[in-house]
Amino acid sequence: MTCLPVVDISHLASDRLNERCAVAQALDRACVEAGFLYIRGSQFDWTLFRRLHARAQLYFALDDAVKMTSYIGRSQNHSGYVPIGEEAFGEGAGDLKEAYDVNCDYPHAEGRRPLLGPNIWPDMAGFREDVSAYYAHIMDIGRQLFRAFALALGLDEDHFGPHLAHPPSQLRLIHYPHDESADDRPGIGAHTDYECFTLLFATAPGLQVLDKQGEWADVPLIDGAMIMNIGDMMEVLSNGRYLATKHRVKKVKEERYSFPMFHACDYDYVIAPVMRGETPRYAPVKGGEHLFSQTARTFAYLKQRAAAGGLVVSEGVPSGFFGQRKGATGA
Ligand SMILES: O=C(O)CCC(=O)C(=O)O
Ligand SMILES: [Fe+2]
Repeated sequence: MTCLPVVDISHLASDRLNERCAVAQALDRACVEAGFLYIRGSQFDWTLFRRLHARAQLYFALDDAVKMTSYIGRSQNHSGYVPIGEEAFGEGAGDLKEAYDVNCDYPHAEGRRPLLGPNIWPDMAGFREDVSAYYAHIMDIGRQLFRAFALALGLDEDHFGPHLAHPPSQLRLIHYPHDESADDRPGIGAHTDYECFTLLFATAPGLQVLDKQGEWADVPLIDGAMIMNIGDMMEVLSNGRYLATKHRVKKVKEERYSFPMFHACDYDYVIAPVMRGETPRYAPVKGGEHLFSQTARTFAYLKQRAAAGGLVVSEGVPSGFFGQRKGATGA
């Protein structure tokens, strides 16, 4: 069990700057101390959370063959159904989870990128509506948090605003089935998240975080709060003030659903330290390219495309680069 900070973000919606600054300060402290925290706030519309959970239960109960008609490998923007075993972190066996990934729905022909294009949606009445309503809601909260991070890092409050037009921010609906016999397979292997920050809610415990002592600690659920964590790109932006925190889901003890939303900036936005007066400790990287190079390491369909020569992926930073207090000296 670990004791993570709880930050109430209600006042991010306030029209008083001093109230928004107070939240930014609390967020800053929590991110410096832990990089993993709970947020609560009057902004959250829990009916949308319940709708998403109910929809996920209905969706994952469908036959595998039906789900595979929306296989992620058929999409142009890395959206769709992710079957068990598709994704593997490191050299271990594939994760024991299935997912439906929803990306920024970008229908335009101009400006497409590997993670930016039209979503594919399953042929299930209500799915697109429920998932899109949640996506829009959490994107809104994400925009408030980007403003808070700007304040926390000493920038103009709207610093990130111009770089949030069509970010490849991904919502995952994840289903971890319960399987007693699966002792040696993780729900999701140890990793840091690649984006700026992640907002997650889950229906059962199972998430663990690597604490400062290097021990895996359980992250219990708190009613009415979301889990938030820092990702690689915020580590770079903050010049290591905040560290991306390693986490995993071990074999689950009961069926579990979780819904992480990964908040990124626009694909081409160059992520570089923004701290004034500090020597940059990280090399600049295009956010979308970092995201895609990391994604291409864990998804079977992208690995196959790369092996067949149909996909060129930039090498990217080595696994394990982020989330370390020492050694972050730039790529
Ligand atoms: O299911 C969870 O609680 C964590 C999921 C996660 O870490 C991820 O999808 O990156
Ligand atoms: Fe994660």
